Amino acid sequence: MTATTTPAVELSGLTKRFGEHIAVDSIDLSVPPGTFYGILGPNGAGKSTTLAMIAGLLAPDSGDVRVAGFDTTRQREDALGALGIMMEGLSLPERLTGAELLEYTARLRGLDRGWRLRATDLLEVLELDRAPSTLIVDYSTGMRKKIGLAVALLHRPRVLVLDEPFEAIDPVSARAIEGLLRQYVDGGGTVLLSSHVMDVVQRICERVALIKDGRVLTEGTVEEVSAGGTLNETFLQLVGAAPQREIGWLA
Ligand SMILES: Nc1ncnc2c1ncn2[C@@H]1O[C@H](COP(=O)(O)OP(=O)(O)OP(=O)(O)O)[C@@H](O)[C@H]1O
Repeated sequence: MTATTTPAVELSGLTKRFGEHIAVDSIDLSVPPGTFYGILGPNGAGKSTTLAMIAGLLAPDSGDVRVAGFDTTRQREDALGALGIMMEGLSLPERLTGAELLEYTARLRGLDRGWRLRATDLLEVLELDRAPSTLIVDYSTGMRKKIGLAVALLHRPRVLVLDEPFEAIDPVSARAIEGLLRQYVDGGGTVLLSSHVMDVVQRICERVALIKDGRVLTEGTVEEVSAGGTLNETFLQLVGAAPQREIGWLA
């Protein structure tokens, strides 16, 4: 991958309303190329809505999204070609095996022959080759995340957008995913992920943005944002810890 200074993802004034509710409220954000970038925020903060707009799955009400310099509305094909996505709730063809899904993806995207080697590598590194005849319908949560990641990476995108890649998976699967993403970023790729798993974000991300009510509360390197403490502490401070009340009948 060639080095570039064009932001991997650039958001300006990005806004999305659902009825009266503003889910994403004029977000400006620039994700430098070749970084591991985390979007953090409490439930309902607007993380998935923001990522869905970056991924071209949801149209913004106003504002712009650029991926690898391409405007996702005006240069949609180029932008989508530069992107690999793994989103919560996106359905997978359940009656295929992992290898069949990668072949299906390659044909759909019209990839040249090199995809076969990449598919074999991805299935092996993610340990999905151990269940070659298992259909996706029978995959565990961790396996579903892993095949989703393999699909996202197969065409060698410059930017990966991942919604909650570490949610609800065991530490072994998490490590396999983390290792693969690390190699991808070391090779010049950019990962933009959302997560609630603070220790993972603290360990792997270089920069983070903390969002709440559709706005960016703070943004910077993990060191800047955690300011000598942990990201978890910053999160609780800025988002506000839920009030605790004694419940007598639990005693
Ligand atoms: N399709 C929709 N229709 C109506 N409201 C929506 C829709 N999608 C999201 N919202 C609302 O927009 C807000 C932001 O939702 P979003 O899913 O982006 O948050 P999130 O930060 O990803 O939350 P979580 O961590 O729980 O996944 C929430 O109040 C949510 O209820």
